[in-house]
Amino acid sequence: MTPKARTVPPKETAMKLIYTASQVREAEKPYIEAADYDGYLMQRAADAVAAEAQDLLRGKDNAKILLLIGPGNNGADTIYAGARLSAKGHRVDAVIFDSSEKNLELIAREGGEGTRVLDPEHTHEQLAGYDLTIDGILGTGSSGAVRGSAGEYLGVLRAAQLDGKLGAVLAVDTPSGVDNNRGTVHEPSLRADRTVTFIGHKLPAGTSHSVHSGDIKLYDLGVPEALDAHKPALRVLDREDYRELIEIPDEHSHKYTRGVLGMLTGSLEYPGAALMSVRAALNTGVGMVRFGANSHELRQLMIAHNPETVYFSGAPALQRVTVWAGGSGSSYDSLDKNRYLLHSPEPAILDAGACDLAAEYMATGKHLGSHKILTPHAAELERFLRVVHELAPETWKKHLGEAIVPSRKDIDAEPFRWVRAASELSGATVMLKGGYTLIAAPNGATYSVAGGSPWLATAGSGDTLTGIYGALLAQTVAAFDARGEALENCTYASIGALAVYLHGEAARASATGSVKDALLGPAPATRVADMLPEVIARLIAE
Ligand SMILES: NC(=O)C1=CN([C@@H]2O[C@H](COP(=O)(O)OP(=O)(O)OC[C@H]3O[C@@H](n4cnc5c(N)ncnc54)[C@H](O)[C@@H]3O)[C@@H](O)[C@H]2O)[C@@H](O)CC1
Repeated sequence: MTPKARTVPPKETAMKLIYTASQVREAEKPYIEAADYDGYLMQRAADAVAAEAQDLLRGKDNAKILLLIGPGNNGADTIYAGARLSAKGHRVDAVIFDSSEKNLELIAREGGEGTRVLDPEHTHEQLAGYDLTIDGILGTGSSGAVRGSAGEYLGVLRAAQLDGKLGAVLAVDTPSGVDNNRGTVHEPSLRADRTVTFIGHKLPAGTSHSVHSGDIKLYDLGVPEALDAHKPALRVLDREDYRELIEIPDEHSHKYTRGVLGMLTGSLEYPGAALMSVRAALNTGVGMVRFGANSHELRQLMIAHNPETVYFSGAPALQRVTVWAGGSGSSYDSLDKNRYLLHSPEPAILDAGACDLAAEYMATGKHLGSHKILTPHAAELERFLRVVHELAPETWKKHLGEAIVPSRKDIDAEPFRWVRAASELSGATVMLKGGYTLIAAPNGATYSVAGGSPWLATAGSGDTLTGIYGALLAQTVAAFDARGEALENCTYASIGALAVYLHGEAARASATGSVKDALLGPAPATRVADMLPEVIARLIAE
């Protein structure tokens, strides 16, 4: 008997919290033990799947639906959901992959009157006929690539999907093939149009692998507190969270309370990097930029392009600075000055080449601290990890044991793992830049920010981001100092998330000149920098 359907609306939270499958399973355990599982949590899960399926079918009657049913509870959720859809008049077929026959018995008992169980061999040719496929092969119990006949069948479905011959796909809890503990995806795996996820968001949601899940709808199944005691693996801030992180000046503010950003960026080889990073910092509202020009030519260029800049030529240690940023566009000669940023009492952002300096520094057995921030992209992170493995083997062993140095592909496959590894190894805050940017605080939170625009993939983009990040951090540190408050370990990371977010917003706005009707289009770095005042003003005004 199918209980009466109750639709549980998705839970809307401000900050999106993302967990590993193990955390979710541990959090669910007491509820499963306390409740009549099939009759409570699972029925709510089935309600949610059926409601989202109906929504995807956009009111279509008599739709043809294919259920893919695996051996565990993910399959059972799908059987109960199929029964609800069959009761609504849809034609429901099921393919069952379950050697234990547990779910075969369940579908015979609970699958609903009209549900037909098909032999997988006979459905190959008919795939094009289904309006909706519900992927209930594996959920949080999955490990590795989908094995056996289910894996083969998924391969056939995926090929049909690539040929445009498959209808809509709804994944139950998580697309099959996704490893929710490591955040990796094993092929074959269907790209879902939508995923109905239960209790908490699962790890791949905050990385570029979320493309496999489509639109993710979270249902808490009536136990919203289940994960309260667990520290999320990833956090995704929302617009309001970002707004609250901005330090807004008042009538008592002066340039020093607004923060002084010391910048050691650019070189004669890459003068543009200096101009762009400084311009971005100035447009982010910092009190002052002190620029460490290492040549007369660069100084002249800087004054011509960014007259607000104050330059210095002496030792960085003698400068009054709130936060440092360096490394972007530094060449071999100018990079030497960046070494100071490893020792400075002030926080420092170490971009590009300066990341290599950090790896060398660790060879001396030293840790950097959360106020030192590395901002590599995947190729730079690979190099950083390789150098640490080579020069600081004891540190590597202590934190990562026998793990081998990842390739760039490994980092793309498991960005969460490797950004956390870099942070734990170095003790620094690490921002791994990419389509999704992850920012890890040592022993703490990791933030994820989805890319604002793929058009940001241009030379100069990273230099601009360094300027924004440095400027925001200088403002934050100065404001905390003025209030006599100490920055938390993870604030360096959350300000990094804000920087990435504003960078993305400015890129979106750069195509049309207005954030109001932002469209995606080219986002050259200087133009992105010039959109920042408007983007920030609009965020504050909301
Ligand atoms: N725990 C809860 O509170 C709730 C859980 N629910 C569902 O329960 C699911 C978890 O159920 P299970 O623990 O039974 O796990 P799954 O249904 O994800 O799968 C477990 C089964 O798959 C097999 N398996 C694992 N990896 C495989 C692979 N690579 N290839 C082939 N077979 C593989 C395992 O041997 C095991 O038999 C969740 O994803 C969710 O859909 C829902 O009922 C809602 C409530």
